[in-house]
Parts: sequence; C-alpha cells; structure tokens
Amino acid sequence: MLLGVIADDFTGASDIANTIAKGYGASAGLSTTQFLGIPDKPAPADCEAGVVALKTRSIPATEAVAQSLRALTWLREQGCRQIVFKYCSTFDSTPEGNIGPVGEALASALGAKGVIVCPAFPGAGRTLYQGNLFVGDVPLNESSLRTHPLNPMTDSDLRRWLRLQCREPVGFVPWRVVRDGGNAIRNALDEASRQSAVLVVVDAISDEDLLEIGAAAAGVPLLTGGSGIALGLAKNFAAERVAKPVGGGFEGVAGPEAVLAGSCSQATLQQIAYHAQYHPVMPIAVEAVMDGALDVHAVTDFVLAHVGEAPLAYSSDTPEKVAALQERYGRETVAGHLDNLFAAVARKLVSRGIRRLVVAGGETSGAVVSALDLDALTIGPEIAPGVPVLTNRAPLALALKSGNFGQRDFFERALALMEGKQPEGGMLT
Ligand SMILES: Nc1ncnc2c1ncn2[C@@H]1O[C@H](COP(=O)(O)OP(=O)(O)OP(=O)(O)O)[C@@H](O)[C@H]1O
Ligand SMILES: O=C(O)[C@@H](O)C(=O)CO
Repeated sequence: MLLGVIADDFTGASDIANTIAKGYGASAGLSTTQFLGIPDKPAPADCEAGVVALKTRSIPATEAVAQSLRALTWLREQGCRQIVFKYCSTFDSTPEGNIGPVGEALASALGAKGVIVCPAFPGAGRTLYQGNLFVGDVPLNESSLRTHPLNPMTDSDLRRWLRLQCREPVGFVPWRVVRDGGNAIRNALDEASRQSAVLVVVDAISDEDLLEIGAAAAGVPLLTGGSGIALGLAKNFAAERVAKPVGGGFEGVAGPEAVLAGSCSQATLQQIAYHAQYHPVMPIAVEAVMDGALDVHAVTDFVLAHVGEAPLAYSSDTPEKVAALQERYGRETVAGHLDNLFAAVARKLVSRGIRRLVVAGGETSGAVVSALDLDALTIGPEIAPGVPVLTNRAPLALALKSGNFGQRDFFERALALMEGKQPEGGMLT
C-alpha cells in the first residue's frame, strides 16, 4: 500500500476514498479500499490506497488519539509511505478536540512538523482564505454548521479554533503564497516547521490550489484535511503504481432498497422534503424513541411494507427542534438512542433482504455500518461530489452521505446508480 488514510467518520472516509479512486484530470486514481475500522488482517495485495474509517469525530479526544494511533500502526505495517488524517470539510470539532490532538499525536509518531491542515473542498463550496473557512458565500460560523447537533462551529478562523485544541504552535500559509505554487508552499511549510509549528493551516480556494498543495506534499509523511487535500496525491505515486486500471467494472446491485436519515443538516432536510413528494417517508418521533414507545419493528415494518417505492425513515429535524430535544434528554443520550435505533434497523433490514441502503449523516452511517459487521468496501460510481456507491461481497450496495452533501434528488439518484442504472432527469441542485 502506498497511501494510507485515517478518517474520523464513515461518510468522510467514503468521500476521500472517492477522490483518491477517481483521480483528477489526466492523472489516474489509485486502487482504493475503504476499511471499516482497523482491520485485523493484511490489506489485499492490489490495494494502493487504504482508507481506515473510524468513528472518532465526536468521542473524547484521548480515545480518538488512541484509535488513530492504532490505525497508523496498521497502515505502516501495510507499507504506506504517506498518511492523510481526514476530517470534515467544515472542520467539525469542539474546542476540546479532536482534530488538534489527533493531528499532533500522528505528527509526533511520524516525527513530522509543518504538517498541512486544509479542509477546503471547493467542489462542495468549502474554501479557506486568510485562515477563515467559508461554506458557499458565508463564513463557517454564519452557515448552518453553527447549530450542528454535535459540533457547533462558532468560529470561522481555523487558526484560532485549532489553537484551542493544540499543545504546539499552529502555523499559517496564506493564499498569496499558495498561488505561487508547490515550491513556495513547501518553503513556507519548512519555515513554519523551523518556527516549531506542528500543524499549519494552509489556505485554498480552488482545485488548482489543492493540486499545488498536493505537489508540495510529495514525500511528506503526514498531511491533514478534507477530501480535497487528496486531489493531487495520486500523481505523486505515479512512478510506483502497481499498473492496474481502476474505477471500471461496477455492475450494480439489484434488490430491495431503503433510505435511513439521522442527519439534521440543511441539505439532508431539503433532500427529505423533496423525496417525500414522490415516495413514502416515515418521520421517527424522537420522544417516542426515548420513551420506548417506538422501536426497531415500527421502522422496519414501514420499510418492508414499501419496498420498491424507495421508502425513507428519518429522525432528522430542524435546529430548533433538535436543540429542544437535546435540552430535554441530553445531547449524547438522544444521539446514542438514535444511533442504536438506526443500527438495529439496518441490521434487521439487511437480514430481511435489503440490498441497497442509503444512509444520511456521518454519525448515523458509522452506527449503521458498524452494526452490519462489514470489513471492507469497494468504491463504485460517484453519486454526488464526495459520495460514491460502495459495495461489498455480500452483495450489498451502500451510499453513506455526509450531512451537507448531495443534490435535492440525492436519494433517488443514489438508489438508481447503486443498481447500475442512470438516474432519470437532469441533476438538481
Ligand atoms: N431529531 C433529532 N434530535 C436530536 N438529535 C438528533 C435528531 N436526529 C438525529 N440526531 C442526532 O444528530 C446527529 C447527526 O449527526 P450525523 O453525523 O449523523 O449527521 P450530520 O452531522 O448531518 O452529518 P455529517 O457528520 O456527515 O456532516 C446524530 O448523532 C443523530 O443521532
Ligand atoms: O469532508 C466532508 O465534508 C465530509 O466528508 C464529512 O466528513 C462530513 O461528515
């Protein structure tokens, strides 16, 4: 294996696996596998890039560090020359962690300094300028992320946010250096390293910037960011590739389908509203889940009664309702109950024959996929920027959608592409 990725959630893992597998422009992608948790056996021989999906984004920092270091050990045992720590393109974290602590721990284990921190993903509207992260045309802290159920992002200045999480100095490479290209970026990172900065926030506002950052990262042991950071990395390994075509050969998985949504992100709420116009949907009343009045059977009965019609069950709600529920029951308690419910629902649905499963939300996807006890997934066609079809040997097709990703008709498109069909109609935004 050439390139190893440690991803802090499952949807983020499939996002970066998609980027690495598809390549960029004339540069072919790497043969990529997404591992669900840290494998207990060696990677397949033809795997050039391995993405280890962890569920460490919203757990205590010490535990996130311990799991990430275990993933690092496994990836190094597979021969990886370079490690990427993948976190959210909206830098989802709290002042207590986990991006700073995990980044510093990996850097220390690899003896790295001047390590790139760049969550920019221009294709999904995330750009980083003067150290401030923008979502579309607004600063992060004015976007819907300010009311995220687990990681409310209340400051767009990532240097300030990261300093709250870090022990070591945090450096900065502004866009006026990035625009001068790979060598200039490399020199600035070396200078930041001489100034003792371990983690260095690097501006990027376009794919071209990310390609230059990728060029600057050739040969470094560690870099960190969103999936955009991987745009230019495959090219650095061109000379070492096990010559093998990637990306082709997806045949699709036919069979019963279901959509589960635990994401309360704005894009997911719009996708649910769109889907509800044409397909059966079941809102999951959180109070009923907390009181034990609504259980796994109610949800699976609904889905199984509507197979063939793209049934969707969701707990997703508006920020006001989510805040009220968290106030009443406690943030972790609500999330824990819902994650357990979705996990149990997915397990039962798959045991009852569901073969195409779409899940919205990183935490929710982590809960679902962990419950399904899968070990590795192959990367299939792209449904939307950052979201590929994933398949395993069962055969089972999955789409794990990050909260804010995807077009309005994402769920329909995902189910069609999973089956190997072209979605009907033009792409909605
Ligand atoms: N109605 C609700 N009230 C309170 N919490 C909820 C509700 N519905 C879902 N949740 C919880 O909110 C969290 C949503 O996080 P999740 O990561 O799944 O989605 P997201 O944040 O939109 O996606 P991503 O992390 O990919 O951006 C989950 O822990 C889920 O259990
Ligand atoms: O980077 C992103 O935005 C996504 O891959 C993600 O991690 C959201 O959970």
